[in-house]
Amino acid sequence: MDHASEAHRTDLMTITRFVLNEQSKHPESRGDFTILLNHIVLGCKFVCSAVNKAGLAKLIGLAGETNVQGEEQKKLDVLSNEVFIKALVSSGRTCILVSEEDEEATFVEPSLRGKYCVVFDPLDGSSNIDCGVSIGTIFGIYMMKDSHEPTLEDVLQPGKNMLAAGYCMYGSSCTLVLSTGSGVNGFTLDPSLGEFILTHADIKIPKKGKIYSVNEGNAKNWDGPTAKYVEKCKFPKDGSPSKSLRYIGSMVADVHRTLLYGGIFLYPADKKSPNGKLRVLYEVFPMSFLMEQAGGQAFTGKQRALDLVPKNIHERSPIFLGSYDDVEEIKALYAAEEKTA
Ligand SMILES: O=P(O)(O)OC[C@H]1O[C@](O)(COP(=O)(O)O)[C@@H](O)[C@@H]1O
Repeated sequence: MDHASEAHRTDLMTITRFVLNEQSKHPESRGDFTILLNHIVLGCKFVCSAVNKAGLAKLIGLAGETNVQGEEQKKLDVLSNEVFIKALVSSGRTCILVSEEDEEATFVEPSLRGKYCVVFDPLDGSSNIDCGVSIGTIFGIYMMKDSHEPTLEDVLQPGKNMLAAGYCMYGSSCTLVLSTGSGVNGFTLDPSLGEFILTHADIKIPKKGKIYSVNEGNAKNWDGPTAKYVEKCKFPKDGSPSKSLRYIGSMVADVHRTLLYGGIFLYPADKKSPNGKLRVLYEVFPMSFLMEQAGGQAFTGKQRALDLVPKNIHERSPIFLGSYDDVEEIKALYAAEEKTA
Protein backbone atom coordinates (compact mmCIF):
# COMPACT_ATOMS: atom_id res chain seq x y z
CA MET A 1 0.00 0.00 0.00
CA ASP A 2 1.63 3.29 -1.08
CA HIS A 3 2.10 6.09 1.43
CA ALA A 4 -0.46 8.40 -0.30
CA SER A 5 -3.37 5.94 0.11
CA GLU A 6 -2.05 5.04 3.62
CA ALA A 7 -2.12 8.76 4.52
CA HIS A 8 -5.60 9.04 2.93
CA ARG A 9 -6.77 6.00 4.90
CA THR A 10 -5.80 7.30 8.39
CA ASP A 11 -6.24 11.04 7.99
CA LEU A 12 -9.40 12.30 9.56
CA MET A 13 -10.46 8.79 10.37
CA THR A 14 -13.09 9.65 12.92
CA ILE A 15 -13.99 7.12 15.60
CA THR A 16 -17.51 6.91 14.15
CA ARG A 17 -16.16 5.92 10.72
CA PHE A 18 -13.68 3.55 12.35
CA VAL A 19 -16.42 1.86 14.38
CA LEU A 20 -18.67 1.62 11.32
CA ASN A 21 -15.83 -0.21 9.53
CA GLU A 22 -15.44 -2.42 12.58
CA GLN A 23 -19.19 -2.95 12.53
CA SER A 24 -18.86 -4.86 9.26
CA LYS A 25 -17.06 -7.52 11.36
CA HIS A 26 -20.19 -7.85 13.58
CA PRO A 27 -22.98 -8.13 10.91
CA GLU A 28 -25.12 -9.94 13.50
CA SER A 29 -25.49 -6.79 15.58
CA ARG A 30 -27.23 -4.77 12.84
CA GLY A 31 -25.62 -1.46 13.84
CA ASP A 32 -26.46 -1.86 17.55
CA PHE A 33 -22.75 -2.03 18.44
CA THR A 34 -22.03 1.25 16.63
CA ILE A 35 -24.97 2.98 18.28
CA LEU A 36 -23.81 1.79 21.71
CA LEU A 37 -20.20 2.90 21.10
CA ASN A 38 -21.36 6.28 19.84
CA HIS A 39 -23.26 6.82 23.08
CA ILE A 40 -20.15 5.92 25.09
CA VAL A 41 -18.17 8.40 22.96
CA LEU A 42 -20.84 11.06 23.65
CA GLY A 43 -20.48 10.41 27.40
CA CYS A 44 -16.70 10.80 27.14
CA LYS A 45 -17.02 14.13 25.29
CA PHE A 46 -19.43 15.39 27.96
CA VAL A 47 -17.17 14.35 30.84
CA CYS A 48 -14.11 15.74 29.06
CA SER A 49 -15.69 19.18 28.84
CA ALA A 50 -16.82 19.01 32.50
CA VAL A 51 -13.30 17.99 33.64
CA ASN A 52 -11.71 20.78 31.58
CA LYS A 53 -13.89 23.43 33.17
CA ALA A 54 -14.14 21.84 36.64
CA GLY A 55 -12.33 24.68 38.40
CA LEU A 56 -14.43 27.33 36.67
CA ALA A 57 -17.75 25.52 37.07
CA LYS A 58 -17.27 24.76 40.78
CA LEU A 59 -17.11 21.04 39.97
CA ILE A 60 -14.04 20.60 42.15
CA GLY A 61 -14.33 18.97 45.57
CA LEU A 62 -16.59 16.56 47.37
CA ALA A 63 -20.22 15.78 46.59
CA GLY A 64 -20.90 14.95 50.25
CA GLU A 65 -21.83 11.31 49.50
CA THR A 66 -19.90 8.04 49.99
CA ASN A 67 -19.88 5.31 47.35
CA VAL A 68 -20.09 1.51 47.71
CA GLN A 69 -16.28 1.37 48.01
CA GLY A 70 -16.52 3.56 51.10
CA GLU A 71 -14.82 6.40 49.17
CA GLU A 72 -16.00 10.00 49.49
CA GLN A 73 -17.51 10.81 46.11
CA LYS A 74 -16.21 13.83 44.20
CA LYS A 75 -18.74 16.10 42.44
CA LEU A 76 -17.27 14.97 39.12
CA ASP A 77 -17.65 11.30 40.12
CA VAL A 78 -21.39 11.83 40.60
CA LEU A 79 -21.78 13.92 37.43
CA SER A 80 -19.82 11.44 35.27
CA ASN A 81 -21.84 8.54 36.62
CA GLU A 82 -25.15 10.26 35.80
CA VAL A 83 -23.90 11.17 32.32
CA PHE A 84 -22.88 7.59 31.46
CA ILE A 85 -26.01 5.99 32.93
CA LYS A 86 -28.17 8.41 30.88
CA ALA A 87 -26.11 7.95 27.69
CA LEU A 88 -26.09 4.14 27.98
CA VAL A 89 -29.81 3.82 28.80
CA SER A 90 -30.80 6.28 26.05
CA SER A 91 -28.80 4.23 23.51
CA GLY A 92 -31.59 1.64 23.76
CA ARG A 93 -28.89 -1.04 23.34
CA THR A 94 -28.13 -2.02 26.96
CA CYS A 95 -29.76 -4.32 29.51
CA ILE A 96 -27.44 -4.21 32.56
CA LEU A 97 -25.08 -1.46 33.69
CA VAL A 98 -22.44 -1.88 36.43
CA SER A 99 -20.79 1.31 37.67
CA GLU A 100 -18.02 1.75 40.24
CA GLU A 101 -20.21 4.47 41.81
CA ASP A 102 -23.39 2.35 42.26
CA GLU A 103 -23.75 -0.42 44.83
CA GLU A 104 -26.29 -2.32 42.74
CA ALA A 105 -26.29 -3.05 39.02
CA THR A 106 -28.77 -1.02 36.95
CA PHE A 107 -31.30 -3.20 35.09
CA VAL A 108 -32.61 -1.22 32.11
CA GLU A 109 -36.41 -1.16 31.82
CA PRO A 110 -37.77 -3.51 29.10
CA SER A 111 -38.99 -0.73 26.77
CA LEU A 112 -35.45 0.68 26.49
CA ARG A 113 -33.59 -2.61 26.73
CA GLY A 114 -30.99 -4.00 24.33
CA LYS A 115 -28.63 -6.98 24.54
CA TYR A 116 -25.37 -5.41 25.71
CA CYS A 117 -24.06 -5.26 29.28
CA VAL A 118 -21.72 -2.35 30.06
CA VAL A 119 -19.37 -2.27 33.06
CA PHE A 120 -17.65 1.04 33.73
CA ASP A 121 -15.73 3.30 36.08
CA PRO A 122 -17.13 6.72 35.15
CA LEU A 123 -14.15 8.63 36.55
CA ASP A 124 -11.09 6.65 37.59
CA GLY A 125 -8.27 8.21 39.56
CA SER A 126 -10.59 10.59 41.32
CA SER A 127 -7.98 11.21 44.01
CA ASN A 128 -6.22 13.25 41.31
CA ILE A 129 -9.21 15.33 40.17
CA ASP A 130 -8.67 18.40 42.36
CA CYS A 131 -5.01 18.78 41.37
CA GLY A 132 -5.69 18.54 37.63
CA VAL A 133 -3.68 15.35 37.07
CA SER A 134 -4.88 13.02 34.28
CA ILE A 135 -7.94 10.93 35.12
CA GLY A 136 -10.21 8.82 32.95
CA THR A 137 -13.24 6.69 32.19
CA ILE A 138 -12.87 2.90 31.82
CA PHE A 139 -15.47 0.65 30.15
CA GLY A 140 -16.06 -2.94 29.05
CA ILE A 141 -18.85 -4.44 26.92
CA TYR A 142 -20.37 -7.92 27.16
CA MET A 143 -23.20 -9.51 25.22
CA MET A 144 -26.02 -11.01 27.30
CA LYS A 145 -25.47 -14.77 27.64
CA ASP A 146 -28.76 -15.51 25.88
CA SER A 147 -32.18 -13.93 25.37
CA HIS A 148 -33.71 -14.53 28.80
CA GLU A 149 -34.58 -11.91 31.40
CA PRO A 150 -31.18 -10.28 32.14
CA THR A 151 -29.55 -11.33 35.45
CA LEU A 152 -26.23 -10.63 37.19
CA GLU A 153 -24.92 -13.82 35.54
CA ASP A 154 -24.77 -11.80 32.32
CA VAL A 155 -22.09 -9.52 33.78
CA LEU A 156 -20.32 -11.99 36.08
CA GLN A 157 -18.63 -13.47 33.00
CA PRO A 158 -14.87 -14.03 32.58
CA GLY A 159 -13.07 -11.06 31.04
CA LYS A 160 -12.16 -13.10 27.96
CA ASN A 161 -15.88 -12.96 27.01
CA MET A 162 -15.77 -9.19 26.61
CA LEU A 163 -16.63 -7.94 23.10
CA ALA A 164 -14.92 -4.60 23.51
CA ALA A 165 -13.12 -2.47 26.08
CA GLY A 166 -11.58 0.95 26.31
CA TYR A 167 -10.72 4.01 28.32
CA CYS A 168 -10.88 7.73 27.76
CA MET A 169 -8.08 9.74 29.36
CA TYR A 170 -8.77 13.38 30.30
CA GLY A 171 -5.26 14.82 30.32
CA SER A 172 -3.22 17.32 28.30
CA SER A 173 -5.34 16.01 25.43
CA CYS A 174 -8.43 13.81 25.56
CA THR A 175 -7.52 10.36 24.22
CA LEU A 176 -9.90 7.43 23.75
CA VAL A 177 -8.26 4.03 23.42
CA LEU A 178 -10.49 1.23 22.15
CA SER A 179 -10.41 -2.47 21.21
CA THR A 180 -13.29 -4.38 19.67
CA GLY A 181 -11.31 -7.60 19.74
CA SER A 182 -9.05 -7.02 16.72
CA GLY A 183 -6.23 -4.82 17.94
CA VAL A 184 -6.06 -1.54 19.86
CA ASN A 185 -6.49 1.97 18.40
CA GLY A 186 -6.21 5.43 19.95
CA PHE A 187 -8.24 8.51 19.03
CA THR A 188 -7.59 12.10 20.09
CA LEU A 189 -10.44 14.57 20.57
CA ASP A 190 -10.11 17.56 18.26
CA PRO A 191 -12.00 20.18 20.30
CA SER A 192 -12.50 22.39 17.22
CA LEU A 193 -14.27 19.56 15.40
CA GLY A 194 -15.71 17.87 18.49
CA GLU A 195 -14.54 14.65 16.86
CA PHE A 196 -12.24 11.86 18.02
CA ILE A 197 -9.65 11.38 15.24
CA LEU A 198 -7.52 8.24 14.81
CA THR A 199 -4.02 9.24 15.99
CA HIS A 200 -2.61 5.96 17.32
CA ALA A 201 -3.37 3.21 14.80
CA ASP A 202 -2.85 -0.43 15.80
CA ILE A 203 -1.03 0.15 19.12
CA LYS A 204 1.48 -2.60 19.96
CA ILE A 205 3.11 -2.51 23.42
CA PRO A 206 6.92 -3.01 23.36
CA LYS A 207 7.86 -6.60 24.28
CA LYS A 208 9.97 -5.36 27.20
CA GLY A 209 9.98 -1.96 28.95
CA LYS A 210 12.24 0.31 31.01
CA ILE A 211 9.54 1.44 33.47
CA TYR A 212 7.81 -0.11 36.47
CA SER A 213 4.72 1.52 38.00
CA VAL A 214 3.57 0.70 41.55
CA ASN A 215 2.68 2.54 44.77
CA GLU A 216 5.88 1.82 46.72
CA GLY A 217 4.23 3.29 49.79
CA ASN A 218 2.65 -0.17 50.28
CA ALA A 219 6.02 -2.00 50.06
CA LYS A 220 6.12 -3.08 53.71
CA ASN A 221 2.94 -5.10 53.19
CA TRP A 222 3.89 -6.78 49.88
CA ASP A 223 4.18 -10.55 49.42
CA GLY A 224 7.51 -12.23 48.54
CA PRO A 225 7.30 -12.34 44.70
CA THR A 226 6.22 -8.67 44.44
CA ALA A 227 9.00 -7.49 46.78
CA LYS A 228 11.56 -9.60 44.85
CA TYR A 229 10.32 -8.26 41.50
CA VAL A 230 10.52 -4.58 42.53
CA GLU A 231 13.97 -5.24 44.05
CA LYS A 232 15.01 -6.70 40.66
CA CYS A 233 13.70 -3.59 38.86
CA LYS A 234 15.82 -1.35 41.10
CA PHE A 235 18.93 -3.52 41.52
CA PRO A 236 19.14 -5.90 38.51
CA LYS A 237 21.84 -8.57 39.06
CA ASP A 238 22.22 -9.46 35.36
CA GLY A 239 24.03 -6.21 34.47
CA SER A 240 20.97 -4.77 32.74
CA PRO A 241 20.09 -1.13 33.59
CA SER A 242 17.64 -0.55 36.47
CA LYS A 243 14.09 0.36 35.50
CA SER A 244 12.66 3.86 36.14
CA LEU A 245 9.72 4.26 38.53
CA ARG A 246 6.69 6.17 37.21
CA TYR A 247 3.46 6.24 39.26
CA ILE A 248 0.68 8.79 38.71
CA GLY A 249 -1.91 7.10 40.90
CA SER A 250 -4.53 7.20 38.12
CA MET A 251 -4.82 3.73 36.57
CA VAL A 252 -5.91 5.16 33.19
CA ALA A 253 -2.84 7.43 32.99
CA ASP A 254 -0.42 4.78 34.29
CA VAL A 255 -1.80 2.13 31.90
CA HIS A 256 -1.84 4.55 28.94
CA ARG A 257 1.87 5.29 29.44
CA THR A 258 2.59 1.57 29.86
CA LEU A 259 0.71 0.75 26.62
CA LEU A 260 2.70 3.32 24.61
CA TYR A 261 6.15 3.10 26.25
CA GLY A 262 6.13 -0.49 27.55
CA GLY A 263 6.98 -1.70 31.02
CA ILE A 264 4.73 -2.98 33.79
CA PHE A 265 1.92 -1.58 35.97
CA LEU A 266 1.18 -3.48 39.15
CA TYR A 267 -1.30 -3.16 41.98
CA PRO A 268 -0.46 -6.26 44.04
CA ALA A 269 -2.22 -7.76 47.01
CA ASP A 270 -0.81 -6.82 50.40
CA LYS A 271 -1.44 -7.60 54.02
CA LYS A 272 -3.86 -4.64 54.26
CA SER A 273 -5.82 -5.55 51.11
CA PRO A 274 -5.34 -9.29 50.38
CA ASN A 275 -7.34 -8.93 47.14
CA GLY A 276 -5.55 -5.78 46.03
CA LYS A 277 -7.46 -2.54 45.44
CA LEU A 278 -8.57 -2.52 41.81
CA ARG A 279 -11.99 -3.84 40.79
CA VAL A 280 -12.20 -6.81 38.43
CA LEU A 281 -15.17 -5.90 36.20
CA TYR A 282 -14.52 -2.23 35.37
CA GLU A 283 -10.78 -1.75 36.01
CA VAL A 284 -8.86 -5.05 35.76
CA PHE A 285 -10.79 -6.68 32.89
CA PRO A 286 -10.96 -3.74 30.42
CA MET A 287 -7.25 -2.89 30.91
CA SER A 288 -6.25 -6.57 30.67
CA PHE A 289 -8.32 -6.95 27.46
CA LEU A 290 -6.52 -3.95 25.92
CA MET A 291 -3.10 -5.19 27.06
CA GLU A 292 -3.58 -8.61 25.49
CA GLN A 293 -4.95 -7.05 22.28
CA ALA A 294 -1.78 -4.90 22.12
CA GLY A 295 0.53 -7.92 22.53
CA GLY A 296 1.11 -7.60 26.28
CA GLN A 297 -0.29 -9.70 29.08
CA ALA A 298 -2.16 -9.40 32.42
CA PHE A 299 -1.67 -11.69 35.45
CA THR A 300 -3.33 -11.76 38.88
CA GLY A 301 -0.49 -13.45 40.77
CA LYS A 302 -2.31 -16.74 40.29
CA GLN A 303 -3.75 -16.78 36.76
CA ARG A 304 -4.35 -14.97 33.46
CA ALA A 305 -6.51 -12.02 34.54
CA LEU A 306 -9.08 -12.52 31.75
CA ASP A 307 -9.78 -16.10 32.93
CA LEU A 308 -11.08 -14.81 36.27
CA VAL A 309 -14.81 -15.44 36.86
CA PRO A 310 -16.00 -12.70 39.26
CA LYS A 311 -18.48 -13.68 42.02
CA ASN A 312 -19.73 -10.15 42.70
CA ILE A 313 -19.84 -6.94 40.70
CA HIS A 314 -17.39 -4.99 42.90
CA GLU A 315 -14.88 -7.84 43.41
CA ARG A 316 -11.21 -6.77 43.61
CA SER A 317 -8.10 -8.55 42.33
CA PRO A 318 -4.33 -8.00 42.36
CA ILE A 319 -3.09 -7.15 38.87
CA PHE A 320 0.24 -7.16 37.03
CA LEU A 321 -0.07 -5.98 33.42
CA GLY A 322 2.11 -4.65 30.66
CA SER A 323 4.93 -5.79 28.34
CA TYR A 324 4.95 -9.54 27.67
CA ASP A 325 8.50 -10.22 28.90
CA ASP A 326 8.13 -8.05 32.02
CA VAL A 327 4.97 -9.87 33.14
CA GLU A 328 6.67 -13.20 32.36
CA GLU A 329 9.32 -12.28 34.96
CA ILE A 330 6.81 -11.75 37.75
CA LYS A 331 4.89 -14.92 36.73
CA ALA A 332 8.16 -16.86 37.16
CA LEU A 333 8.63 -15.43 40.68
CA TYR A 334 5.09 -16.47 41.71
CA ALA A 335 5.59 -19.93 40.15
CA ALA A 336 8.87 -20.33 42.10
CA GLU A 337 7.13 -19.25 45.30
CA GLU A 338 4.36 -21.78 44.64
CA LYS A 339 6.94 -24.57 44.14
CA THR A 340 8.59 -23.84 47.51
CA ALA A 341 5.22 -23.37 49.33
O1 LIG B 1 -3.61 5.63 45.86
P1 LIG B 1 -3.31 4.20 45.52
O2 LIG B 1 -3.60 3.25 46.64
O3 LIG B 1 -1.97 4.01 44.93
O4 LIG B 1 -4.39 3.79 44.40
C1 LIG B 1 -4.35 4.37 43.12
C2 LIG B 1 -5.26 3.55 42.26
O5 LIG B 1 -6.63 3.73 42.70
C3 LIG B 1 -7.38 4.33 41.67
O6 LIG B 1 -7.39 5.70 41.87
C4 LIG B 1 -8.78 3.71 41.65
O7 LIG B 1 -9.58 4.31 42.46
P2 LIG B 1 -10.84 5.24 41.97
O8 LIG B 1 -11.47 4.60 40.83
O9 LIG B 1 -11.70 5.21 43.18
O10 LIG B 1 -10.26 6.53 41.67
C5 LIG B 1 -6.66 3.97 40.38
O11 LIG B 1 -6.90 4.86 39.36
C6 LIG B 1 -5.21 4.01 40.80
O12 LIG B 1 -4.41 3.14 40.03
